[in-house]
Amino acid sequence: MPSSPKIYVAGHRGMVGSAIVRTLQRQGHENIVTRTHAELDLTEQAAVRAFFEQERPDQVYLAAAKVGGIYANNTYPAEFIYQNLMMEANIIEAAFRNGVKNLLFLGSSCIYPKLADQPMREDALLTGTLEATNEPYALAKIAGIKLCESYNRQYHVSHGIDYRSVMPTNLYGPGDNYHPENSHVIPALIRRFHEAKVNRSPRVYIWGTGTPKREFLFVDDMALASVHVMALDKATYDQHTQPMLSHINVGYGSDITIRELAETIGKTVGYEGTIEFDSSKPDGAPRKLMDSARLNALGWHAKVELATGLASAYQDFLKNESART
Ligand SMILES: NC(=O)C1=CN([C@@H]2O[C@H](COP(=O)(O)OP(=O)(O)OC[C@H]3O[C@@H](n4cnc5c(N)ncnc54)[C@H](OP(=O)(O)O)[C@@H]3O)[C@@H](O)[C@H]2O)C=CC1
Ligand SMILES: C[C@H]1O[C@H](OP(=O)(O)OP(=O)(O)OC[C@H]2O[C@@H](n3cnc4c(=O)[nH]c(N)nc43)[C@H](O)[C@@H]2O)[C@@H](O)[C@@H](O)C1=O
Repeated sequence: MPSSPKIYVAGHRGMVGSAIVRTLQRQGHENIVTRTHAELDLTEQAAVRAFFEQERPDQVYLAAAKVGGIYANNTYPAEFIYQNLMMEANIIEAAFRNGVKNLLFLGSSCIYPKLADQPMREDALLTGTLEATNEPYALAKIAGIKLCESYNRQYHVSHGIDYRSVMPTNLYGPGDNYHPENSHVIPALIRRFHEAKVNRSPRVYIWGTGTPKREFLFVDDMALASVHVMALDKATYDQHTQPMLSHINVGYGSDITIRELAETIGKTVGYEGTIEFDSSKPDGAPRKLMDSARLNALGWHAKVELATGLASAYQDFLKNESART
């Protein structure tokens, strides 16, 4: 019986990384290696090389990144482009140097042009101007896709390299970042509505106009998609990602306006005040619905509906809030 593969999950304490670890464990994988940020700073090339030389994993899930919502991206562009470029370059290069044949890189839906046709297909990449609020982060993610593609093109035949990229839509769920400013919209609004309920505030302000639309995928569905794509044999995977397309979209399949989302989160939390919009804050991309037909054809579909996922996310917030206070 071959021993189970040694799997390195980079970013294992993050929302997606922790979901990938629990999904792998549920599927019987026990040989999972991790390092915290304090133990291994992935922007340090020598430290990353030493880690891979020591551990020599068989598979890598690259779920570590500098991540944040529209405000964080807009406020810290240098950190977003530099740290993400360094982490992905260090990990992908050290993985190759140490014989790792299978790696999964997590990109993002913001790699696509601001005004791409909706829903956005994988071949829309690099066909137009990016959304300004997260362009540095998006360029780092595009570089990550191209790193995987380039190592495959140069080293697949000689070294069996098969590095894949998944492009998640907006994600939410247990382990999310609830920072009031730097978070994404769902955790930000869960926290804001909860605090408004507790403090009996008469109104809650939502950023922007409420008119943009977003697609939201529960993080455990994203983890299942990641493990599913990693496990696909190469011929099947290549059949659905045309030769020059190495990345594959992972979406929920439908989107809603930020206004509808805010109303739904208000109900989930049990807030009874009024919702107002602060149009001094940016809207970002008007819409970014993913076309996930390729991944659907490969046998994965999202399962968790928004109302169910939001209830789970709120419970996670409450559990962590008691730990915070
Ligand atoms: N959340 C979302 O809506 C979306 C996320 N994605 C992508 O999914 C992936 C995971 O995102 P998510 O789980 O939400 O992000 P999180 O911020 O929850 O997790 C990121 C992880 O990376 C770690 N990390 C960051 N910098 C370093 C570093 N220099 N060295 C070592 N570890 C580091 C963090 O550790 P620590 O906190 O200790 O610094 C954290 O554990 C990312 O690639 C992200 O771009 C894509 C689309 C949407
Ligand atoms: C996920 C993906 O895409 C991210 O971009 P984004 O989708 O624009 O991220 P967001 O979740 O922060 O905003 C979604 C919408 O929601 C509105 N909005 C209202 N009120 C709040 C609010 O209180 N906080 C936030 N963050 N947004 C709010 C906000 O104005 C915007 O219209 C990248 O940052 C990047 O991280 C990436 O990879």
